[in-house]
Amino acid sequence: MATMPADRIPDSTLALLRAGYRFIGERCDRYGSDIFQARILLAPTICLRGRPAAMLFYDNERFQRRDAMPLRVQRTLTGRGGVQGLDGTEHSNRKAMIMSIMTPTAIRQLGQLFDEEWRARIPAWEAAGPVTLYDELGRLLTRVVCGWAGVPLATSEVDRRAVELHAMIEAPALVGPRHWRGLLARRRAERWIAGVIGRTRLGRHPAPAGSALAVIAEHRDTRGELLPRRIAAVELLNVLRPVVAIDQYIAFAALALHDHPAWGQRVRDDDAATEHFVQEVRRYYPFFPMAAARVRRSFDWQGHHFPRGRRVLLDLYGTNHHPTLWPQPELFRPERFAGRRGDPFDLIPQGGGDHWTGHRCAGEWITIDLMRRAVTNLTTTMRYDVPVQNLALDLHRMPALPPVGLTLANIRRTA
Ligand code: HEM
Repeated sequence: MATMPADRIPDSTLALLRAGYRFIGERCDRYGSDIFQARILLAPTICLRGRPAAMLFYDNERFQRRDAMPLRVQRTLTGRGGVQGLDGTEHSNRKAMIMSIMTPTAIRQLGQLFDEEWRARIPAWEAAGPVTLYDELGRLLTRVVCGWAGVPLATSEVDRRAVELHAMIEAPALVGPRHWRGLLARRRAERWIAGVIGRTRLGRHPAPAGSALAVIAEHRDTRGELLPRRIAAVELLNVLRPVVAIDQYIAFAALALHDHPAWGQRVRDDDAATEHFVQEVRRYYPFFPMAAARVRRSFDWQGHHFPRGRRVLLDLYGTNHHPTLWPQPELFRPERFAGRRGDPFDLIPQGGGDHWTGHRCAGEWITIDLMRRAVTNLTTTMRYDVPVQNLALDLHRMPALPPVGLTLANIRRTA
């Protein structure tokens, strides 16, 4: 049996929080190995990166998700009892529910709402002076996704709900008051959505057929029962929250347009170029650093032993920057996607493998569609300046957005 390289320090959790997105990749480079072990959160953990590792990680026979996600992530970002922590038939049943919402028609409707809202907001941005793209889009996407999902949202409520959804997204890697804000935000959001589910089931708030609210409120589990209201709320938030989180990718896309102005012209004229640009934004910029699972039953792989119950982390960011998959990975080069064949295990910012049978992100197509539309809106519907500001990405910080969320100034409509 091969010896697995190991971090020598008693616990690497602090090192992970300090190194952020580069934690696994730096150690893989140092050990000359895409697999190593470390103690994280006081427990032995196997860390992996690369395409073969992703193929292994998404093998449902070898890994399970039950008890894999750290509690601080469940209590803020994902909620407890949702699809992310399920296995086997329970997972298939719940995932089929969520995937049934992702029809081409529904995705197009969401995109059209997004375009309409974006265009409707431009006069307000023109009048407002400098705007922070991340905050503006947080509110815009909150309105859009609630309208699309069938969730009632008064205009006076938009700001509060957008702040709550952002707090849940930002909290997992934070400590102190900003983490507690995420805990509180999750409690409030679950109460809000559980109320909406309850009223829908009683017929007091009829949900449009096929909407996320209707599908989740009416869904029956493997025993033929409705989901408990809190679990249904967790699942509906699994749709609302990540749609709002696309604002981070859109802010990164705007940053990339600023840093690579020639691409502004190329994406204006060419749908294929827009597609390549969006894929490179998803590959290049940091979002979720890693995914977690536990070994279902012991096995050996590439001469290394994986004992039952061991937590395993797959480096999503590191795989998207792996030099054997992506020549010169630290360069932003959308043209690398020209003629590239899709592969479920190399570009994995939203997880790898299959959308239905595995844990790959249910909202990947929505994400790509809204990013494409955002890039088109940024380059065709308006002009703007990017005033001097700190635009540095901080890979030690999760999420790694530029500190002020990207300020745009002097926004004006194009003719
Ligand atoms: C903002 C961009 C997004 C990113 C970076 C992202 C990333 C991810 C990642 C890394 C996973 C976990 C993969 C794994 O556990 O192996 C995931 C799962 C998931 N995502 Fe996303 N996501 C995004 C947008 C969305 C959207 C728009 C939706 C829904 C509309 C969505 C719904 C989900 C769900 C339901 C899961 C759990 C799937 C399962 O466990 O089977 N995500 N996402």
